[in-house]
Amino acid sequence: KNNLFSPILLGDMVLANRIIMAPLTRNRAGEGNVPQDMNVEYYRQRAGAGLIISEGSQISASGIGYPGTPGIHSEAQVAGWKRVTDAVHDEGGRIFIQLWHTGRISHSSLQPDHILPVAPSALKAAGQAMTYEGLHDFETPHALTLDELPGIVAEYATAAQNAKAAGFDGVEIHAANGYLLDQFLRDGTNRREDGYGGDIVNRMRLLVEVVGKVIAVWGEGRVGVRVSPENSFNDIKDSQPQQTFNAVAKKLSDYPLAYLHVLEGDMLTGERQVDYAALRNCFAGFYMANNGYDLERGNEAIEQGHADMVAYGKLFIANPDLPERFAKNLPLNAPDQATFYGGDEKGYTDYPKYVGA
Ligand SMILES: C=C(C(=O)O)c1ccccc1
Repeated sequence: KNNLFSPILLGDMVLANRIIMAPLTRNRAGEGNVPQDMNVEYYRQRAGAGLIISEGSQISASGIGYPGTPGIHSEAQVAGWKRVTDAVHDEGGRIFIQLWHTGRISHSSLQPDHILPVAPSALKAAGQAMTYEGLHDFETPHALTLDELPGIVAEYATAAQNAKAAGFDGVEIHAANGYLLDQFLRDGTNRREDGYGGDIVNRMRLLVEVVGKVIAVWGEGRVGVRVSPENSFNDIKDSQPQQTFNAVAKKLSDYPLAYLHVLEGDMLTGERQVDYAALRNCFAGFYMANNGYDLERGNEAIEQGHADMVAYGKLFIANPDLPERFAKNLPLNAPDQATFYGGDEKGYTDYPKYVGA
């Protein structure tokens, strides 16, 4: 029987364990949204993960949604990330980058030439955008025209190439948590009447095109996809999450993906109406479970065959040596919510590794 500590063969890559570092926005990139020294240190410290999935990294200047998030579209950003991947590889670790376009979850003040954020439809998100000057109400986004969609797909393909140049072991396509690709997938945000809206076959078209182009760059076993069927973060919902995401999982089974990464339940309300065992059975490849797992539940999920890997977010923020602590059932540092987003080394690289009792 496998458990969290069993190696797993991802394509042609062996992961030493199934304890995955989840993608975590920390808003601590340097000038030019370029990874800086403390980012290198932060990822080096956590190289004991079976796989690190980096924080969301915007695929283009217009894919940005928050201050201080790193990009993967400029030469300087590629060079900055190369220092991160070298550090993780020096420690024997493996790291994917999460390719991110925030769509309407952005603000013109963050955008090149102060253009409007883009989305499948001109529907404004409730709530407020985080900008350099503070919070602003979201704006009604520009509904992408049909002839603008190939450009979006090309941005993912170029970012995938850049990720290779930066030394990553693979990429995760961010199709979760109310960002651009999720805005197309879910019917609360996609009111298009062309081939990219209406039924789920149309609503998943953009994601499927992106998956095809990114796999064309990376090959099999190196591309993951992250979804969040019922997470309401960023003012998003679908009227039939089970049907919608079962269909997505079935379609993605046609592609040689490294894994399907699923944020289970609603991060904000704690709701969990979707049957994730049913969803998991719709996907032919490896299933990575996330959201609220601890050591025991993670081990159970793998031993019982619900998941092949488990991704941990907050626990990896506070415990750089999480796999070590899990293996020896050691006490865990508590994450400090106040220092999750923005700031400096405090609450970032200063969490201690376990020192023997
Ligand atoms: C990239 C994020 C996600 O996927 O939810 C994110 C962004 C900002 C704050 C928290 C999370």
